[in-house]
Amino acid sequence: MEGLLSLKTTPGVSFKSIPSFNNRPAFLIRRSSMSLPLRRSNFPAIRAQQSETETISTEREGEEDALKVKEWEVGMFQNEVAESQGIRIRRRPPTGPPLHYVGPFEFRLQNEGNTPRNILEEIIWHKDTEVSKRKEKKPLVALKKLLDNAPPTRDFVGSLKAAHSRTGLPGLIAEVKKASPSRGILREDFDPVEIARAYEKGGAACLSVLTDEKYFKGSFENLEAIRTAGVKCPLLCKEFVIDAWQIYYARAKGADAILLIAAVLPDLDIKYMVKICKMLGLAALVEVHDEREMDRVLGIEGIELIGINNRNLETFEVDISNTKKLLEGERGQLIRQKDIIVVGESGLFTPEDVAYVQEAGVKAVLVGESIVKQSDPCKGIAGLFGKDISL
Ligand SMILES: O=P(O)(O)OC[C@@H](O)[C@@H](O)c1c[nH]c2ccccc12
Repeated sequence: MEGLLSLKTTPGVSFKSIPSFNNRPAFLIRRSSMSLPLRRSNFPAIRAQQSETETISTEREGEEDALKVKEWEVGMFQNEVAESQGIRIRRRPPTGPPLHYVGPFEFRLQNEGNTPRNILEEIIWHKDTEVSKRKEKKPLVALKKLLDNAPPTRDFVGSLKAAHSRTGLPGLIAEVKKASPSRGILREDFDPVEIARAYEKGGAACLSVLTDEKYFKGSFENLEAIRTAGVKCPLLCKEFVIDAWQIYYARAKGADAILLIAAVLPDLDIKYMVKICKMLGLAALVEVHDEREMDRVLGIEGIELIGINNRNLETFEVDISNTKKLLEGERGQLIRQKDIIVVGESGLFTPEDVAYVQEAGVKAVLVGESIVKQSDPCKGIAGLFGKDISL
């Protein structure tokens, strides 16, 4: 049968294919094991699945198995909630339940398998593994202790507002960016501290530091180095946040603000993470790319800063008219009412581009490629705005 997942069989286990499960082909595996009562799940989807398999029995699981099961259930639940909010990015690969759990029958759905659907999903799956490893090395309790010695946070939003009123132009968040999956290496001779200093000299209000290693060739060491070098611009930790642990970590490494991506995080996560940011004195830049994400974010209380990404992180397409589209009509009105600062992100190269997004309503811009590529990034800023904004 085409596209079916390969299965390892063990002695005493026979399997056959059944025509469909939730309208998708599935395998039904029979295990020859003793019967035990089935645990009831709190999650509707899992309950439904369980009632279909009422006769299923299971072996006694060890503690490790129970944990795996819980993780799987939570993963299923997260994906379900996310889907209901129009989030296409799945947090984890759609693996089946642990073998010992299901008892005599094991379902393996035929879906897109364990292959990420796009680059953002790939990054998120990789991040999931990365964060688990980092957390193991430094659990939250240990991390919280480090915060006592972390440098104080600086006012990220205040700095953007001040720059805007000083220059009459959008406040600049200049990005320390070595590479990206869409553009490859942007700058070979990459000295993060030197670049940060040049940006500051050129009049940047704030800096953004990419910390993702695998896809953007950034690091938390870069963030820490820039902070300890005495750069005064407040720093945005540009990360793919999927777990609140990362927010504490960013704070410990000297961040003043952190990015939260609405394409990845369900509403409740954003709400909860924004609260954690407030508690830690960090600004949260909540990034959206389309109307649905914007509407979701506008429905969440306490958001001060919204970034409109002109780049679609699933396809890499860049279109700066996206900023304008998302600020038109009632959305723009609501944003002004709520006094939210909007940041125009990505694909800005010329003074005309900056003027265009300013006209659309942004009070800040986030720029990487066009300035990091210049041999002198300080001059790159003057080129971007069409004048020296450091004065
Ligand atoms: O290099 P650009 O096109 O000027 O873009 C900068 C910034 O907007 C972009 O790096 C970015 C916006 N949102 C992100 C989320 C993750 C990683 C990177 C990004």
